[in-house]
Amino acid sequence: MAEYSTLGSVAVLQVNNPPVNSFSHHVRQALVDGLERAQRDPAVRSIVIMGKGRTFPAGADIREFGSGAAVKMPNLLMVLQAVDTCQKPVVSAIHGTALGGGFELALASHYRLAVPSARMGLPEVHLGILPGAGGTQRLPRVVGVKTAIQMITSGQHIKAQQALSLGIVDKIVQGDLLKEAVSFARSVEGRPVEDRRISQKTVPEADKVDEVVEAARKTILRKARGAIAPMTCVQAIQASVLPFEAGMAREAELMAFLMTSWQAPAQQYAFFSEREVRRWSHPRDKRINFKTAKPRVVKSVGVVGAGTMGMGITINLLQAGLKVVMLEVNKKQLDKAVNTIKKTLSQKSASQKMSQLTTAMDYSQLRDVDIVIEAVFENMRLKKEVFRKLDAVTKPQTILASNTSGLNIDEIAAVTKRPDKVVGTHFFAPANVMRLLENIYGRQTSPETVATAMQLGVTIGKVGVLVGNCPGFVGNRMLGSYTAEAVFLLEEGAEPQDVDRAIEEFGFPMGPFRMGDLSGTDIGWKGRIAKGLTTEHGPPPATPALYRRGNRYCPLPDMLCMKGRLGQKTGAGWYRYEPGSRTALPDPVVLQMIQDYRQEHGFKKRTISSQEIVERCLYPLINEGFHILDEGIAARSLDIDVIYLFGYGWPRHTGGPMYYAERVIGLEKLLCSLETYSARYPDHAHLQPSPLLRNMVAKGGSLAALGTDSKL
Ligand SMILES: CCCCCC/C=C/CC(=O)SCCNC(=O)CCNC(=O)[C@H](O)C(C)(C)COP(=O)(O)OP(=O)(O)OC[C@H]1O[C@@H](n2cnc3c(N)ncnc32)[C@H](O)[C@@H]1OP(=O)(O)O
Repeated sequence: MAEYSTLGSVAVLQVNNPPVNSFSHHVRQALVDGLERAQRDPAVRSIVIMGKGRTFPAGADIREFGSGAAVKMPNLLMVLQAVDTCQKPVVSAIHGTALGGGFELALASHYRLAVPSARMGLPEVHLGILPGAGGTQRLPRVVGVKTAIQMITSGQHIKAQQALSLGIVDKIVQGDLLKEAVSFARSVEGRPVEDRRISQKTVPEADKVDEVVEAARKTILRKARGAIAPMTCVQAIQASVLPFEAGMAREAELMAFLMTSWQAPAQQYAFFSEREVRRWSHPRDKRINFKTAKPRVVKSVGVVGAGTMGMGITINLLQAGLKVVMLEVNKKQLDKAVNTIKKTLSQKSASQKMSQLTTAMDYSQLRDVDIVIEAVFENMRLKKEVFRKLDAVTKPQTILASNTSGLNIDEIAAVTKRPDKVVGTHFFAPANVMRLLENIYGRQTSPETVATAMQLGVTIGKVGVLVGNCPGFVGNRMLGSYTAEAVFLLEEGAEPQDVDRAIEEFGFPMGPFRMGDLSGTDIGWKGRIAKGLTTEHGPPPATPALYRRGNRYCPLPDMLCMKGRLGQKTGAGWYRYEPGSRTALPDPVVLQMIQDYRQEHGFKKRTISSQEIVERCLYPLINEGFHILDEGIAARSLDIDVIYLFGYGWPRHTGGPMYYAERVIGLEKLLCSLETYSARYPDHAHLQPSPLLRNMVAKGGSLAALGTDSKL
């Protein structure tokens, strides 16, 4: 609701709808009622609108979308119309985050004040829609079309100071916001409001709008990668040169188009799933859940290994204000890491943050930390050696976490006398940038240890997802079938750039081969060598070229590595790179290697459509997701979706692999395609439909219903 009060001649409307004061129907109604009351009362000469508690309204109530409540009268447009046309000056007083409809409300007001810490923006594009309460029409009238396009298509929040510089807010106020806002409102009483109405202004440099739009189009389309909202936002902004009412009509038309698109619900699902993963639980062990398991307090963290991962993790921990002891046995590597960390931390806080960092070359210096994150090479023998040492030197309560991307947590835990305190914390590179943290419980991991790892994720600003222990966990296990099928496509006729193009057109920032070159083609190679599938010099003796342990195997990636083509770091991988450049250029050497291979093994080159490439790569990945759910490795399909959205660049506008499977492809069609492909390729094991998928198609039922504790 919105609480109505008066302070002398000023009516104050305080939106009170925790947690973020969103515009649920009862809030909209209360605002319209409050405005009418203030208009009617002759003693009221000005009006202040603000938010109670933590924030100014953060926009429409997203939970209402798709239900009748979202359009129940008065809708948000009517509220804003009442504000805009009010005869008495309306002042929006902003603290916290004025977002979406909240920011649009401020723009419809006659004056805007903000506290220095306030932030504002129009993030609707992330929900697959546009600022449909006049945001695409009012903002360009203030900041111009170019800046409006930048703000609306990025959805970024700006700080109060920047809003002041852009002319969005009239004043930044220090001290008590209510008091300041009331005093400001009094100071403008009696002044005409007509020339304060943004709706009545014209867009600056209106004659250049088409030019600006044209210049922005290419970048936006490239960044959007199949998302329809960004360019639709631009179309609405382009209409801001029209008279206000005509622009509003165009905005409404485009908003209706987006609201009914398949992408808007997918992006709203992604928004809620990102938050839902905080309500984690073990699918079988009832003691392990977010409600009852209590985390240990973590003030200091040990990081073992100062390579790329250890360094990134250290930066992340320092940025969150934790004390870190970074251990590295190689002095040169340790010094290099410290320098890089210093450079990466922002200038402003570097020295304070660096004072929280201690370096160590001796394990005994880790004795007092609350948790250790081991980040050494992905090698079981080495990890076991490290864990033995950690178990010996650290205090008994210390939690021992392994930053492994797929090794067996139980096997690591077994070398310690505290398997209940061993947990997996899989960070993604660059660890100080990537938001995902895949936390893995082992057979004996205690509720307290799981809760501590999950809480640490929150402390360091990660999106933490809890999963069970299996080779590759959730993310990399699913990726395995994707990359396997990508190389099988090369055998049949596709070239690396064909596969990458199709996957990038689907919406991934990078296809599998460009990705392989970026992370290093030798990562997978070393893994296959460790598993005995190949050796540095080719297949083990007496091994069939195209099979390993009864499964189809494509040796092309091994052949690439044997040529020393380890990716960008060696200037050549699936592609070639000019010195100093990261642009992937198709390489005749690789194409010839593939061609020779096809000839040698009797593969007949054929043209493969983009659609087949996408299906052959993504359907097995999704199929593995069904296996993972069936085995209880992921508790809910949304956990898998969040892992893919935040760790693997899965396009957000499709909701994530499992959402996409169910709501976009349809489970029946997915099953049918997998059956067709597996009949064509009977020895590609990952194309065999999972029993869970078959079962769901046969019996009906939804993925959301499989989960535990889900609110969605
Ligand atoms: C015909 C008429 C047409 C009119 C069209 C009107 C169109 C309007 C467009 C909009 O306004 S769309 C909404 C735009 N606003 C946003 O996208 C803001 C989304 N929220 C955030 O970015 C963040 O939540 C925050 C506000 C910055 C706060 O972040 P913080 O990290 O502090 O908290 P969270 O954990 O994210 O959120 C707490 C809690 O609140 C729920 N929530 C947040 N925003 C909304 C919302 N707009 N509607 C409903 N619920 C919201 C969030 O899900 C969390 O819930 P939980 O249960 O605790 O997980």
